[in-house]
Amino acid sequence: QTLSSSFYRSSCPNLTTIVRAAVQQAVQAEARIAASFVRLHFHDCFVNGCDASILLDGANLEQNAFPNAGSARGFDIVDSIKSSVESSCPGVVSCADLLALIARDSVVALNGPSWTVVFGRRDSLTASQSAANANLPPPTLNASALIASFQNQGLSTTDMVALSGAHTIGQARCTTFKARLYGPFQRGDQMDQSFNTSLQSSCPSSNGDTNLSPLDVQTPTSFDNRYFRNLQNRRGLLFSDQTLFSGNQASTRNLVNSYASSQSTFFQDFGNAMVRMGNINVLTGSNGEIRRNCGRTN
Ligand code: HEM
Ligand SMILES: [Ca+2]
Ligand SMILES: [Ca+2]
Repeated sequence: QTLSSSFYRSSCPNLTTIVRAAVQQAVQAEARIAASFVRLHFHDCFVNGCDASILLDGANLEQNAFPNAGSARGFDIVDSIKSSVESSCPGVVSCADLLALIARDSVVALNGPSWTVVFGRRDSLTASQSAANANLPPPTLNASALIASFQNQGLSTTDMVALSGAHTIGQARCTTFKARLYGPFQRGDQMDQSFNTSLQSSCPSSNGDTNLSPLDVQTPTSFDNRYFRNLQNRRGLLFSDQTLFSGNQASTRNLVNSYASSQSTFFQDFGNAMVRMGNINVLTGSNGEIRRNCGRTN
């Protein structure tokens, strides 16, 4: 069964209006929440498909997997958007579909591209911490390892580089890039010296592991192509960002250059890649369930 943009047209005609307004309100209160929402959809889809597994509360589940613990955020607001949707159309809209729609509206709210979201995903009955640890790519991967990680999910190199452009918004903790600042490794010609110096002051060597830095040093609350221009200037924050330009793959470097010179190409490819990511291993038909509360199974 395939997903469809008209899936809720008669069963929940107000869905898109409710969600758009709620996302706009949340982003107005805190621009970063848009980034956090986009990342939730990614971290859902890469772990046993887009089935809202990341939303299930529980100490040993995905929320506490290494890449999510102390990092993934926005759960309370997703729950509250879900409850608004439930009051309008009870028992109809899945949490997995909601995440896909919230992600799109988040990008739009920070002036990024729009795309058509397709619906019909259903929600999982389980969540797997070990699968999250195994499948979510760490920021230490080089370009060829990133290509392999996305290929495992059926996504191309183009999808991978375009989707990495989500790092045009949002923040990262010191702990995710500190090794690049002080170690003899991964430094040298892969990081601009003045960028390195300024990161050392916000991310000291002996403390501050939870201090935040913008993933896009230029425009962290605007969804644009500045992220790719930063990479050309050796101002990528994570090793996994900078390796797309400076690493061992000409294919990723060529894509970075193309997106750096054309925001419209980036926007087009990003939207297409988000749709493909949103199709990973979806549950449809009578598989899974429509959760009433995104934090627990029915
Ligand atoms: C290519 C492999 C990727 C790696 C290695 C990676 C890694 C990371 C890391 C380490 C952080 C910082 C987390 C923290 O310190 O709390 C982060 C943040 C973020 N990631 Fe990625 N990421 C990747 C791909 C993606 C993709 C595909 C998307 C979405 C399409 C995405 C969206 C985001 C966003 C928006 C943030 C900021 C979240 C916030 O401010 O709350 N990332 N990523
Ligand atoms: Ca999932
Ligand atoms: Ca930006």
